[in-house]
Amino acid sequence: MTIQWFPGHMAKAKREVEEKLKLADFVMELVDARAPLSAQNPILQDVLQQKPKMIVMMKKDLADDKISAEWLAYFNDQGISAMAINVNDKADIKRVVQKGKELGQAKMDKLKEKGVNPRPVRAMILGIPNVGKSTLINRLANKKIAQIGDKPGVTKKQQWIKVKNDFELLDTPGILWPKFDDELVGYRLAAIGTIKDQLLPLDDVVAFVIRYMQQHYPEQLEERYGIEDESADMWDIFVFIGKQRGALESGGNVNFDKVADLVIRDLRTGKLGDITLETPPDHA
Ligand SMILES: Nc1nc2c(ncn2[C@@H]2O[C@H](COP(=O)(O)OP(=O)(O)OP(=O)(O)O)[C@@H](O)[C@H]2O)c(=O)[nH]1
Repeated sequence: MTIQWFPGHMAKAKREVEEKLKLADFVMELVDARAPLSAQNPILQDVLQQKPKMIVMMKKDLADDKISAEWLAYFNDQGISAMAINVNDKADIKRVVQKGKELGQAKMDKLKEKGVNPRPVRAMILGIPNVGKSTLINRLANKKIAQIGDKPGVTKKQQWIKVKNDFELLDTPGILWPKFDDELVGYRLAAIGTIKDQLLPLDDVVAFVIRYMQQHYPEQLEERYGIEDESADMWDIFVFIGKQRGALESGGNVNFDKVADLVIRDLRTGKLGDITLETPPDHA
């Protein structure tokens, strides 16, 4: 099965990103720490190369610390500055500000050489749906930024949000539509809640998660659901979880949809433990 994304959406997103990018000195590309590579959009990477970039791996509190460290090394090895953050941790927000200022400094030095008066460094936040763009903007601005709805026919003036005296952010983040020809990428993005639940059958997504956990996180599968047999059949696992958690139909049969719902909720709220669904290509 090949999952096609909507080319119209992607072309529009690309144009918007290209336009906004002209205004910024550097880009903060947000990815989800639980699937960092799947959360990048390959068609936009060439556009992004025009500016200095930092990768911010969001939701590190839900991801596997050991694998997050491997991902950071993977990006750093390619000369890309990267950090993993929990948006609710103030120290992490400080690190983002610090790194942003460092990245913008080169640009400021150049302006200074040309005799231009220094101005704040300007950054643009980019990322796939639900990755945490608005939340990070609000944390960086240290206040709730009002959402200004787009009105057709009214040209919206770009607003800059002050982060610190010498650092500003574009108020509207760029949305990167993920692209996935690879069905595994689709399953990962569906599992972490990036793409709409209607797009892929939820029981298939959950089967993917359980299979991945059987291989990488068998202890957590046992701890949450009491599944001890690492090679148990998927059907049996659904039935086992359904009976154990009371996900039943009126006749007493297991309701597979309910099982899928509860497993996905457990994953997204961290009840299955800290889980990363993708390892770097050079992972041992
Ligand atoms: N646990 C955890 N949750 C986070 C983190 N960052 C963001 N979230 C949550 O992720 C969800 C989505 O965050 P948003 O800021 O709305 O994401 P967005 O990228 O602006 O989403 P779109 O508007 O759909 O593009 C919210 O429930 C946030 O609370 C994080 O570091 N850790």
